[in-house]
Amino acid sequence: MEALDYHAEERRKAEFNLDEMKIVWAGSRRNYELSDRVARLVASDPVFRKDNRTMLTRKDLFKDTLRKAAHAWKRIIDLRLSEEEANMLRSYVDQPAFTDLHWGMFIPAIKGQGTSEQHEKWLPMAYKMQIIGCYAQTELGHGSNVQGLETTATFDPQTDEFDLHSPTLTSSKWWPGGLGKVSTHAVVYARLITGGQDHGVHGFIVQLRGLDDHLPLPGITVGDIGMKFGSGAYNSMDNGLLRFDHVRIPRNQMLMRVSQVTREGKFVQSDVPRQLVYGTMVYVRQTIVSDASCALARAVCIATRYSAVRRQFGSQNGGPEIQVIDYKTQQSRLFPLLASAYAFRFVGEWLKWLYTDVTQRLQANDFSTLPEAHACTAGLKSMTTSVTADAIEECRKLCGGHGYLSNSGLPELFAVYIPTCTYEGDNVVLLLQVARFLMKTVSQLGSGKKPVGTTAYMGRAEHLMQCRCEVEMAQDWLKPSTILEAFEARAVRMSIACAKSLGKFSNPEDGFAELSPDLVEVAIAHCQLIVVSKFLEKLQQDIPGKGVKRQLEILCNVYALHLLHKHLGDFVATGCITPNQGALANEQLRLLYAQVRPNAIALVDAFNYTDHYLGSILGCYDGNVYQKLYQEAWKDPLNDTVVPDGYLEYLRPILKQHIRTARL
Ligand SMILES: CC/C=C\C/C=C\C/C=C\CCCC(=O)SCCNC(=O)CCNC(=O)[C@H](O)C(C)(C)COP(=O)(O)OP(=O)(O)OC[C@H]1O[C@@H](n2cnc3c(N)ncnc32)[C@H](O)[C@@H]1OP(=O)(O)O
Ligand SMILES: Cc1cc2nc3c(=O)[nH]c(=O)nc-3n(C[C@H](O)[C@H](O)[C@H](O)COP(=O)(O)OP(=O)(O)OC[C@H]3O[C@@H](n4cnc5c(N)ncnc54)[C@H](O)[C@@H]3O)c2cc1C
Repeated sequence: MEALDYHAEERRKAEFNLDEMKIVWAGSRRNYELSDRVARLVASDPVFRKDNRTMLTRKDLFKDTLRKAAHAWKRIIDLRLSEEEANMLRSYVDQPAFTDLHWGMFIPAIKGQGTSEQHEKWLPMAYKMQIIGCYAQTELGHGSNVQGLETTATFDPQTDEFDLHSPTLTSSKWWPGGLGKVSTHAVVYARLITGGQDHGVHGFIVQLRGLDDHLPLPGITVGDIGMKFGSGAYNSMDNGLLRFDHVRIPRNQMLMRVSQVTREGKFVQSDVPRQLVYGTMVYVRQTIVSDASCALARAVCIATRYSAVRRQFGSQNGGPEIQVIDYKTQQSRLFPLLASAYAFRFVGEWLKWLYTDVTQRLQANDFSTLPEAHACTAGLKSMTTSVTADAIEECRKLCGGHGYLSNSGLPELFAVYIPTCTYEGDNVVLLLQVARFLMKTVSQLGSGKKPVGTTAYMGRAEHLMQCRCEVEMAQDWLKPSTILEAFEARAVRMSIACAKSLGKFSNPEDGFAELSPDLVEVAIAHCQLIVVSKFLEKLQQDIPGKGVKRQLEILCNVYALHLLHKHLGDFVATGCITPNQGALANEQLRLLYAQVRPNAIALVDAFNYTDHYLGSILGCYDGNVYQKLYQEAWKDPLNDTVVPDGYLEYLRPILKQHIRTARL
């Protein structure tokens, strides 16, 4: 019997080759095949079931996480999965766990900041998971201000050891994932003190728990920090607290690629920039951008599929009502998010390239592109996570009442996703880093130093400051050069206006603080330009498959023009475009939505998400939403009994009070 597919008609409408689009989304045919295979492997394994997750108590959820992590590790070993496949498997298991920090931060921190001897000693044990590590940087009193950390690592030349100590309550490590209950080791960030001199924050490998009994080592106090936002969600993670009471570690456990402490206690700063101590954060911020496209695509897939099934109003002569996806308001809220998912995917690909490039340069002691890599990872991490967090909530609203049900998948996705706006750098703090970079670039414009990379457009400031947009008709907005110039002109004009305002302050730091809300907007304008330009660059590539490139062009235009419409004030106020040209952009946008409409379901099918990974009744592939919702309702524990627990104690006395009243 043929499987029921409520989206069959929608799928027939698609105007492009879906299989080729799946490959574009995955990045290559190889990636597609690997990811498809691993996703199915996870989906078909009962241990990775997650539909009951939000019902579990914290303890049961945590134990379930340990079980899944152990099973995942067994599968990785048994099937001899590569590192790439193992990462995919963990991400499809879709349950935050200590392993994210072990593989995602502990190992990269040792790789990036350790010496080759330290690599040889620690990495083999970490790769075999004979030790499990976390990244212990943030403290109760300081997260954003890394230089404000208080934990100390004081060198003792008598014993050739560091003494790790938490001198105050606020110096307690607070938040590190995997620390609370699991990690045997941590990369701990502490102030290095030698001969009474403070050399700032450095990384140290510290053992926390016994490898035989898992008990905290002497001098170490460690535990979980407590429940977090939402049910299920990030509560599978043991974010922890940690205090040191004069804990001793050998000197060779300081990560010594950036600076060294000699046997005599001499501090040696190598010619590597001190910012490399922050290198792990740059790496993770880059991965967070790719992850943003996955989370956004997931929410959009659910909302799009459901919007095609859901009907409200407009029945004619007893015929079917209108699919809510056909309402123009629904399209204007949903399709820019669909376009953003693709846009973030491509900028994530590019950022991965940039990161690989900077890493290779660093290995060859070329540090020239580090500021650019820092600005791009910080800015794009901030912009993509903020948009995605808001978009998940918008997708919930797009699904009406059913979006609020836990089994829509959206509440948990939201709860698990929103901390990305805070961790790995608060989004506002990171945008201010981008703004600093931009202001520095503007200040050097007259010096003959040519801006390169993502700020190359600033080298054309003279032209961009006075150019006039030539759009006369709505369709003129489809020209890539017109779109690009409008975004470049807006970004450069906002940057230069801010730089001029900063120049009016006698103390630049006072000016920076006073103008910080404007500087954040400048940084956002610059980041949006990067995303638009990388999408346009993607379209320059040879993209095979009937209609695939055409769909991507439509999505690119939707992405750019919806931003232009949303930030029209910036574009008009800086004189890049006239209000009439803004109205023409909006007119074009409406036409583009009509072109997305027949392809919407296929465009989300291209993400190739399994029903297991989506974890949503509203977003399931076959669209059989109502029957599944109805069946699922009966599985709720409240429906285990017809009369609820508590009836006799609490309900019946109220319901029977009229009898007592009548007797009085
Ligand atoms: C594959 C698996 C992936 C992921 C792992 C799994 C799961 C993820 C889940 C949770 C993980 C969460 C982990 C964490 O949250 S770890 C903690 C993260 N903490 C932060 O991000 C703190 C944010 N704060 C900072 O980064 C810094 O304090 C700062 C805001 C950047 C300010 O630093 P400071 O030293 O005071 O610097 P400035 O004086 O402002 O700048 C000096 C100079 O340095 C440049 N700079 C700053 N940062 C960097 C960097 N990272 N790289 C390169 N250069 C940097 C800065 O631009 C400035 O340059 P100048 O040229 O102007 O001097
Ligand atoms: C789920 C989760 C997991 C985490 N995992 C880890 C981990 O594994 N390891 C680890 O070390 N840490 C971890 N963290 C900590 C995380 O990195 C920090 O919470 C984050 O860097 C933000 O720092 P903060 O908490 O000090 O925020 P704060 O800096 O206190 O932010 C509070 C407010 O102040 C504003 N603000 C702060 N500074 C400025 C400024 N200069 N200008 C303008 N506004 C400012 C911010 O925008 C924000 O609105 C995790 C956090 C969470 C939520």
